[in-house]
Amino acid sequence: MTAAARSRAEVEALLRGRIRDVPDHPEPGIVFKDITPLLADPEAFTALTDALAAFSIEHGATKVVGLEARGFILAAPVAVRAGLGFVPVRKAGKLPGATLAQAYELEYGSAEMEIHAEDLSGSDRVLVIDDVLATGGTAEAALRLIRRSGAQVAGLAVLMELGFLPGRARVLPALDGAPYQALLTV
Ligand SMILES: O=P(O)(O)OC[C@H]1O[C@H](OP(=O)(O)OP(=O)(O)O)[C@H](O)[C@@H]1O
Ligand SMILES: Nc1ncnc2[nH]cnc12
Repeated sequence: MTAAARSRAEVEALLRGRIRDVPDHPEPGIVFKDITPLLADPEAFTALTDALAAFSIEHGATKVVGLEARGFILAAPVAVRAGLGFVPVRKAGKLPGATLAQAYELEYGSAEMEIHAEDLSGSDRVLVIDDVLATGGTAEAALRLIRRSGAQVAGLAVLMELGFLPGRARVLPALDGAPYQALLTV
């Protein structure tokens, strides 16, 4: 069956069934949501790509930003499917050109991310894509970077939101009215 023929509930069930819980990774007390079974299943990966591409088109995105590393895996095929450019947000020290940098904290640590300032222009509308919204620190920092670049935020889309953490409450103010979609809440 094609993704277009599936209901939203069918897509959710397909995706939900291919996420594996790994207790105590990367540290004790964290239940790690492993998306590799979903990526290994072409039907599920295609359904995910199609759903995110539809969201990007619906909200008038001109560029798709993926967040290193798992966000790259999701965002790059979405950009191709939607006919949009892909821009990586990378962990500090990886991008060779002139960058904007933003420090942030996540569920299990802190880090700094960067973007090539020249990859976005003031006329761009940027959809940020990642696999997981946990505390929201990573996504909030990415949204800050995009605004600092001068581009507009078209929205934020994630495969899954961890409903027991306050990520949504953290990113909604940073979105400032731009749309947010979590395909699953776990
Ligand atoms: O909402 P937060 O608490 O900020 O957490 C969510 C982030 O954590 C994970 O990335 P991680 O930094 O582990 O990197 P990876 O994709 O390279 O594994 C995940 O892919 C999100 O980007
Ligand atoms: N519990 C979790 N599982 C997978 N990725 C994450 N990123 C932050 N928290 C996570």
